[in-house]
Amino acid sequence: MHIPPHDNANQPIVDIDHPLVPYVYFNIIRLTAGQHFDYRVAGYETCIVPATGTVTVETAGETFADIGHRGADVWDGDPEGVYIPTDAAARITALTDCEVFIAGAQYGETLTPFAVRAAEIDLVQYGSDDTKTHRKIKHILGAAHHDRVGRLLVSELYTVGAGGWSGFPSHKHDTDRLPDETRHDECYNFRFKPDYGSGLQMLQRLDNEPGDAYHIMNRSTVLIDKGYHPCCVLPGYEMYYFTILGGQSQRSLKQYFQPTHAAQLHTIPGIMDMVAKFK
Ligand SMILES: O=C(O)C[C@@H](O)[C@H](O)C(=O)CO
Repeated sequence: MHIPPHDNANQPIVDIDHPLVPYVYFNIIRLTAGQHFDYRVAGYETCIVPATGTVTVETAGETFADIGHRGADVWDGDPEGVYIPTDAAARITALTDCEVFIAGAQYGETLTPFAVRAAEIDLVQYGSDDTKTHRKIKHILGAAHHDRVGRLLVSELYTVGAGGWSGFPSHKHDTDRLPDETRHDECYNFRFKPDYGSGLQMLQRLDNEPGDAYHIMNRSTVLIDKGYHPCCVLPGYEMYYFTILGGQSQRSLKQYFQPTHAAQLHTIPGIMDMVAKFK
């Protein structure tokens, strides 16, 4: 499903119990310096990540000051975030004008909040220019946080250089059937550089059957409920997407690579490092 760019007025873009992707939650908050935003999501753990600007976050009796140090856009430095436990009330106070992602996953237990600072971001870079698969993932809540988080995985993905593909070789994660695959609902929010760039998101629900393709633009949201989901950017532009994964029954992600294309895994340098960082 494609949700075109729009002004969401600080209201959830993907609210709780979404009929297509019930395991994820997504909001984008825009604040000017000095403003604050209060929220509480029943039944979902969340993570606050400034796309731009700096905020202070208060939750569960703790204060996490000066989160986020990016200026103009998501290409300006590394992300930071704060984990908000299930059912906890949170207050975001803008220290500068800012745009803030709130990523969530359905989870029944209430854990302990913590901050992830830029120095703790888990970076993985893989692929190559000649296979048009050169990319970089910055894990904010990745495998390194399995002990502190219930079901939520939060990352930022960049195509490296202009043009190219991501999510390839195509894979899916829509059915709990270990050891081959887990069910993780997924939500993306895209950015392009320059911002009038755009791309395509494929969603092939059944092997060997034509699927859907969405024209994604700056600030498009895509929900991945089922199927293989590679995406690409126009030549001459860079692509970024904020990614949220919510597991149905475990946090660790097991991707199932589409048999038709799986042989190409061997052509993509370092891709198994990317796979390992979700496990
Ligand atoms: O393949 C990539 O470059 C990233 C993807 O794995 C993406 O994060 C995803 O779809 C996870 O299932």
